[in-house]
Amino acid sequence: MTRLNDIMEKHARLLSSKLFLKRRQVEVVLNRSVLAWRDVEKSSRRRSGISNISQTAHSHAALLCEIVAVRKTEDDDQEDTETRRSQKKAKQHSEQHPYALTVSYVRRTRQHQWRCSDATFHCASQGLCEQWIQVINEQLSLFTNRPKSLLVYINPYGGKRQGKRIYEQKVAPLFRRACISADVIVTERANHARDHLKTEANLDKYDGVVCVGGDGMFSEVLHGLVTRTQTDKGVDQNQSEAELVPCSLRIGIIPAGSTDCICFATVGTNDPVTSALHIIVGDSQPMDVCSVHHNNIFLKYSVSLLGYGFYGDVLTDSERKRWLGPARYDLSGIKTFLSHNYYEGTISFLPAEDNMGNPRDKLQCRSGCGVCQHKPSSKDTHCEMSEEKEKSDKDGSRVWSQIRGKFIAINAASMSCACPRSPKGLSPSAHLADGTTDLILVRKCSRLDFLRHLLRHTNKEDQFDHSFVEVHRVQKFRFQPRHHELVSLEDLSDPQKKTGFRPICSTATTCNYTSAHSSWNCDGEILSHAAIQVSVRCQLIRLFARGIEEQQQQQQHQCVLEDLCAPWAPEPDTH
Ligand SMILES: Nc1ncnc2c1ncn2[C@@H]1O[C@H](COP(=O)(O)OP(=O)(O)OP(=O)(O)O)[C@@H](O)[C@H]1O
Repeated sequence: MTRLNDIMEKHARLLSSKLFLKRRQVEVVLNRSVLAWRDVEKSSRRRSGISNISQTAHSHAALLCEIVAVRKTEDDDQEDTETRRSQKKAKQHSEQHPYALTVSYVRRTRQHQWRCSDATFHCASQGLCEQWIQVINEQLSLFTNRPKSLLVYINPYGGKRQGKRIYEQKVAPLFRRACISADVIVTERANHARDHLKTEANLDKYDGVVCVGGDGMFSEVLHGLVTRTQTDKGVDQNQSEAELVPCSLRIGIIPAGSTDCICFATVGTNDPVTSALHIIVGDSQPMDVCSVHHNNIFLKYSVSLLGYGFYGDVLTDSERKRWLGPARYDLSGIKTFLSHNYYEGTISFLPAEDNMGNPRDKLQCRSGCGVCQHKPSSKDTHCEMSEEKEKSDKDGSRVWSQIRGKFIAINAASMSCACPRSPKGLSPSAHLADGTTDLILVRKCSRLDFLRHLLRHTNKEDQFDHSFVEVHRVQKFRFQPRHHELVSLEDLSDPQKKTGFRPICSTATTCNYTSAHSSWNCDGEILSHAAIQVSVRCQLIRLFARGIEEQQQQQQHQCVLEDLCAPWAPEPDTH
């Protein structure tokens, strides 16, 4: 009964009028979930039934939650693309229907991209026009998840140095249209945004923080915001077992870097307009964050990839070639592959609960993901429970496992790490917000085998289906390199200063000189220690995103269709 009431309530017409759109008369209907309009002429011919398509040439619908704004249309706002003859007609028409309102709404285009479309409705009565604007605005004001005030950091040097232009030309006009106020800070140095967030920013003023840049810029905002939240709540980040407090502000990413993986993984495309629209409609995507410690020293947070061995070496080498631009990653990748180094060490991990799926179950994390929505039980959420307790836990799935060996790569993927180059990513079934990370161990193998493994990231074959690869879904892990660490980060980056460790190579003749240690690549930054402890902090942050929409057209059409049926249906009999 309640559900029926809910449906009736949702579908009850709030307003319905005959208005004009591009000089054609349209019937416009608003209910609590959809604004729909269709040509009066065509619809009267097919009164017998509803077309089974949500957006035919003559009927359109916009979900209310995806309406960006509604405004009174000013004269100079009106489209002026017509010929002289039709301009004359248009003039006559606008004299008869001088009042107009413009509704801006989200329209889906290809490949998860969103655009902002306008529909301008004309009418003869000022009162009617104002009534439409008022009622739509009243409905929009019910969406309390929409941000009103944002703090924006722009990295002017990220990617192709287009951050400022992208923000000013593509994003700011949309924010203005949606009446979002934004305080903009163009960063003057690396870590400017992080430091400002940590100490200075008056966060009470804002509903969210936006970064315009690449993954490095996102990492700055992540560190600034998480650290600030812990400081405000008196949590010591150095305590690896401390329970971290989730951040209340959401983070928006306007992609403007050379690597925008976090944006791609959470929105499905790297497009500034799409990201701006996700911010405007107030989307919310929870996200896990891994905290990385060396003993009881906090090192970094990671949301995407922690990679030791291959990916650590690629990053270390590419940092020396920054002058090459994005091409450095390819060059360093080839060089590291040819070096074919491997590293010895011990990895210990605490497996995830059985009900958290597994990295090879082919379940992909998509918008509204069931695995991530599964509210972790108290057992799951206590990612911070003491080590002793975990060890003594009788439940088999909660016992720490240990693997000692020689590894070409040790990767922890907290998300699929899909990007345009590797559409399925390092771990295609990793989830954004399930409180786990996928630990991928690539043991010493031949160069050819490793190449076969790497190539599988770009095709449909299972990259885990090799005897030398194993993958575990874990809540925590630790890594201890075989030799004690004797070198600092500075030493590692300077080959002259390297310690007397001999390289460990499969074939001594083809190995480059290397230390017994690799470095950890932590979301694109090098960590200063090889021995680390990692804990996944379930849903510590939220982004202005909704995850990748699956078969987006279908999903949206289905959704719109359900609601479309209601506006055109006759008003329910009140008796
Ligand atoms: N004003 C600035 N001057 C110099 N560096 C900055 C500035 N603002 C931010 N940074 C730093 O620039 C680095 C790279 O930025 P970002 O991620 O936006 O671009 P990117 O081109 O994707 O990066 P990368 O070069 O790592 O691929 C970040 O680590 C950030 O700390």
